[in-house]
Amino acid sequence: MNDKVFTKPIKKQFEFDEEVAAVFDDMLNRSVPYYRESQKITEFFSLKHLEDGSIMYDLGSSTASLLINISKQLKCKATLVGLDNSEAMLEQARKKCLALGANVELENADILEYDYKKADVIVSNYTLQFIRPLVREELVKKIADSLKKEKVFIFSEKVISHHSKLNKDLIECYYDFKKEQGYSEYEIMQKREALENVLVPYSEEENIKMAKNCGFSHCEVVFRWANFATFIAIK
Ligand SMILES: C[S@@+](CC[C@H](N)C(=O)[O-])C[C@H]1O[C@@H](n2cnc3c(N)ncnc32)[C@H](O)[C@@H]1O
Ligand SMILES: O=C(O)C(=O)C[C@]1(C(=O)O)C=C[C@@H](O)C=C1
Repeated sequence: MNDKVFTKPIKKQFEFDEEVAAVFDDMLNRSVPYYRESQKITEFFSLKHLEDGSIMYDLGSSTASLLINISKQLKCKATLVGLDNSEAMLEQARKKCLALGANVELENADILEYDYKKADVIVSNYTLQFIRPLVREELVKKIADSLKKEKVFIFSEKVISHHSKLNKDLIECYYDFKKEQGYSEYEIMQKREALENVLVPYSEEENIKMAKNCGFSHCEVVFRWANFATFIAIK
């Protein structure tokens, strides 16, 4: 279904509710530059770290697109677990897994409270930015603690620049991308307002610093387009 969520006046903050969940795949494809490419990089590095008995978690798995793609390429017996606290998203995810015969476990859980088992891969694409800054570092620490040594945390985020002119230009560049994807100025401005104080992006450097503070020995960007980046943190 096509994303028309912000074509009408919106009075509430952005939420992962039924209306958003129903159009989410289209929303991501048209709102995240090179979404499929960043997903492919995530799939590549995840598969490299999975073996028989491995556990992989996707935090904020939404409609389970990533885990479904991985399940189709998996050559070993690993457990793929998608965590999300939006029942509407989980409903979409379950329907897709069933239709595509994908072996993915889905759990309604708060990623901040979840009791993680020792994992080989943890992914969180475009989800950390929705976690309150006050507890974001605590979550990344929990993620690092849950990974085996030398294993990976792959995450993608919208990023900001602390150079104010560059930051303004990055946002303009991104809005041009959204216009090319068929979103109107009105939809773009409405979504911008709805995301205010809900999506709180860090800079590339802040994300890397956070990962290192939380116990990762190495963290770098493996893909970036203007204000969107994919990071790999190695324990
Ligand atoms: C932007 S979406 C993630 C997109 C998805 N990873 C992808 O690449 O297609 C963020 C997701 O995180 C979920 N989420 C946000 N906060 C959460 C929390 N505290 N616990 C669990 N899920 C959460 C939302 O319900 C939403 O489905
Ligand atoms: O549309 C925007 O302005 C975005 O920031 C895109 C973005 C994201 O980065 O997570 C915001 C909310 C939706 O979850 C999908 C994509």
